[in-house]
Amino acid sequence: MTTTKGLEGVVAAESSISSIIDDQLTYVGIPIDDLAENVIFEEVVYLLWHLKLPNKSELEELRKELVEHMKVPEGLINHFKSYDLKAVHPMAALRTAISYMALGDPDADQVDAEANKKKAIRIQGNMGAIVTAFARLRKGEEPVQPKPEYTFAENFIYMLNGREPKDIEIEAIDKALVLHADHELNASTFTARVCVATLSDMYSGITAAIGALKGPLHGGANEAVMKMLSEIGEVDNALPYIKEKLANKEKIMGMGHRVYRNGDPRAKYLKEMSKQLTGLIGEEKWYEMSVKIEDYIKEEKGLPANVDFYSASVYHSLGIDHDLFTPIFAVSRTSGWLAHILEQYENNRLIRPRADYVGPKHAKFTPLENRE
Ligand SMILES: CC(=O)SCCNC(=O)CCNC(=O)[C@H](O)C(C)(C)COP(=O)(O)OP(=O)(O)OC[C@H]1O[C@@H](n2cnc3c(N)ncnc32)[C@H](O)[C@@H]1OP(=O)(O)O
Ligand SMILES: O=C([O-])CC(=O)C(=O)O
Repeated sequence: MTTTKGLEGVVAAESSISSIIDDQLTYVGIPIDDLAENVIFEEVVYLLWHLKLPNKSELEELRKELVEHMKVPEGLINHFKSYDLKAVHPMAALRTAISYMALGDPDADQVDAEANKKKAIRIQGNMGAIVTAFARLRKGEEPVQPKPEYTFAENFIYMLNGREPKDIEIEAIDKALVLHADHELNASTFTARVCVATLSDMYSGITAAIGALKGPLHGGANEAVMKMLSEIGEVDNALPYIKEKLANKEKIMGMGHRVYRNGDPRAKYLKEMSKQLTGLIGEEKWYEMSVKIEDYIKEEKGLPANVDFYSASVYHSLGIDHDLFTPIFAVSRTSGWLAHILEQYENNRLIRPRADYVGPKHAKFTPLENRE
């Protein structure tokens, strides 16, 4: 047996959903550049779930179905209200909420294709509604109901802020949702697949995936990037701060990637948006210090900025609370998790690797009364 720490380079599944080949990301073979420039989030959701782009009527049907499920049951709202929400991280709330939603879904434990399709739409719609409802409830505001004519991105912004979304917000959020939707066997997607490969249900798979995304080495990095930028405060402080972190052997959040060595193809879109949006709010310093950090880490460590790096200053510029950055990632990535869960069910085998045991061998048993 060979041990590969962190499963680096190990191919653990066949998949037709997305791939990273020669530093190019594709969803169902379509380059991310074509998608980032031309489609809305619902088109990507359809693509990942059906392995083809929707025509106009298929897109409209999916859009409507998702809006119908952008709702949170009263019971969950009351459950949220029973906590001191200011002390709860929204990713913890989201993890609980998805598990809670299973309790009210009569199809929760059905794994046939028809039930799974219904659940996928329900879960994807719920995710947007839960994040926005939580964000409002903790400010003492009531959740906002979706508008039937809006797209998913428009409704997300509307339900978060309780006002009409601006064009620039729609463009930024829609693009961010498209860019974060899927990424081959990343840690949270793998978690979802491991979970449902036991033939557990879809809600369990998504709940497990939310837990994996929450960590700062994965989706939690976008919030950690903004924390770092806030600590740096001014552009001139950026390099002394980073040099000290590196001297202490600390990681720089938003930098480095397990698969991309030459650059994350999604980062350039977020970088461009960061430049534009920080300029619009007159806080160019977040963009400028990010560029300094990116250039320095590239030069010193050969590490590229990943998708989380510039998304931090993008979301900050849109006025979004910093602890909602990772939940937004989760809302988008749910589409990919669901696609992978469906694919896992289609051709399932239990995922169960081995461990290289390095503990003591032939250890002597000591009865309880003789133990120190
Ligand atoms: C959506 C996403 O999940 S994108 C990733 C989001 N995560 C982050 O941004 C957190 C910061 N980045 C990291 O921790 C890593 O680069 C990861 C987790 C993304 C990838 O990690 P791995 O491929 O396992 O690389 P690993 O952590 O083993 O690092 C390899 C070497 O590069 C260094 N390194 C990797 N990333 C960084 C970083 N961000 N800052 C400083 N050094 C780093 C490590 O210290 C290590 O150096 P060493 O060999 O001298 O000990
Ligand atoms: O693929 C990974 O390891 C992390 C990542 O970029 C993602 O999940 O989008």
